Amino acid sequence: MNPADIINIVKARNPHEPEFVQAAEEVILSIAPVLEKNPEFVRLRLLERMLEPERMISFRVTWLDDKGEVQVNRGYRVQMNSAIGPYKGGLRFHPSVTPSVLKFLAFEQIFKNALTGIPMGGGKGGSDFDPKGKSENEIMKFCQAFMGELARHINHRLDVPAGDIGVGGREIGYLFGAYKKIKNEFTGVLTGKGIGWGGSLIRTEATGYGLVYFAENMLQTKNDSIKGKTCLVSGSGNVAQYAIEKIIQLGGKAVTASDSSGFIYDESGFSMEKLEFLKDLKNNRRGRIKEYAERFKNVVYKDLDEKADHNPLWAIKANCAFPCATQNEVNGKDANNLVKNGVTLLGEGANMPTTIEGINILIDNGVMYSPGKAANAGGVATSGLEMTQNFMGDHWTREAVDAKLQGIMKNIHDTSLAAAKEYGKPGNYMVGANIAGFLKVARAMQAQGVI
Ligand SMILES: NC(=O)C1=CN([C@@H]2O[C@H](COP(=O)(O)OP(=O)(O)OC[C@H]3O[C@@H](n4cnc5c(N)ncnc54)[C@H](OP(=O)(O)O)[C@@H]3O)[C@@H](O)[C@H]2O)C=CC1
Ligand SMILES: O=C(O)CCC(=O)C(=O)O
Repeated sequence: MNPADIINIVKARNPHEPEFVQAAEEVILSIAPVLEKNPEFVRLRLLERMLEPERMISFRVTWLDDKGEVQVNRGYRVQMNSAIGPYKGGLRFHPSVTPSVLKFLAFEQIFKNALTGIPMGGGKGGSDFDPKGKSENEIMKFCQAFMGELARHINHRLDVPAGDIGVGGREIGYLFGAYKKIKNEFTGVLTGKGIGWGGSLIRTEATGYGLVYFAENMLQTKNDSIKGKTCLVSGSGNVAQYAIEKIIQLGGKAVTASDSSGFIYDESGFSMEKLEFLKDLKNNRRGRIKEYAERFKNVVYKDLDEKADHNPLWAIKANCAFPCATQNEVNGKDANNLVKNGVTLLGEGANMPTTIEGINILIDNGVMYSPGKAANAGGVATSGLEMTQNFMGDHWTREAVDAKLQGIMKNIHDTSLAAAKEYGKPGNYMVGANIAGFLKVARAMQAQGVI
């Protein structure tokens, strides 16, 4: 079967799932040469099998708000593929969560986790619950109700969730507490736990740090580095904050950040002091990014215009771009603006932030482009290190975990580059990452029979 036929089957089987179809299409087109070289993979229908979740759990989450009123949300866990290890991947709490969004994320997670070199399968979950504007008590109540059902379907050897959009250290704490109470056991069933109760040092920083380590590896292939580079960053949550921190530490200048209301442009760049303000604003006070422009001089703030055909954040002059907010935040027009304004590297901190049209424009114009499944894999990789520490009953130092993270990011970089070269697309990190991830999972599925 040729790639176009497989894409048509995916579209027909998942008619209302545009995000999932988009993620599938990118992988199917990338791995076409692997299928040509390995007819056995085609006969075993490995790709089609990877495109169907092994199990998808959908459940009702009922909870009482502060007014004593009953609230009803939807909860999900997509257990996508367990060929190389227990299902692993975050939980997203956001009103935009649908089966399509979680299936795309779980599908991406299969290949990302394979690239880390740590034995982890792919999974993802979440809810359409909106944490914005909820009280501390309501967040806790929701997490407890969500885990009330999820606990039946996970354990530390089967499926290990973590955070994603709307799920940070606070939510992991409430989810972990609820699981412990329901199951009467203390195990590493979640990652991103607090230091002192099973968490790993550097997990909080890992996705953002790993992203910038990956970019540094890309630049090194051109005898260049982040030092002195002006960088555009979107988002202001976990990934964005630590990407900005690592850019500053490596001598670059991060000039933007955003949230779902708008973005700030600080031409003089983030300092550590300004970053601390952002962290406090977003992690403790849970305020809007606009406050950054009110607090510091010479900062431009722009409201997000949902009807606009492009995002002006990506039209600012810079060298590097790191989308770290959400899916499809860089479209074709944005990609053209990035090229026009001198950007030569785009590293995806978010999952699938660039549309297929955007990716093609970047690659055709010689921009070094790294897909999320490679560039943002540092988060899940460090979750894997947290799982290892939990199994060993050990706790590694900050330096030890950071050194492992840097090693893993270099390895993903080199493996992706080598696969791209072997399959005739030198320098194409998207093709390389998809092929390297696919091959690892495909070989495991082949060895395990038709199940
Ligand atoms: N956390 C992790 O370890 C990993 C995360 N990722 C990916 O990174 C991205 C960011 O995750 P993370 O930083 O953890 O999440 P957070 O919830 O910490 O932050 C998300 C940020 O993105 C903004 N955002 C979310 N949805 C939208 C939207 N529809 N439009 C505009 N802005 C939006 C949020 O703004 P607002 O505050 O207004 O909602 C916030 O600034 C996601 O794509 C996630 O899947 C990838 C690998 C690992
Ligand atoms: O650490 C994890 O397990 C989750 C990370 C994640 O959700 C992601 O890589 O997108």
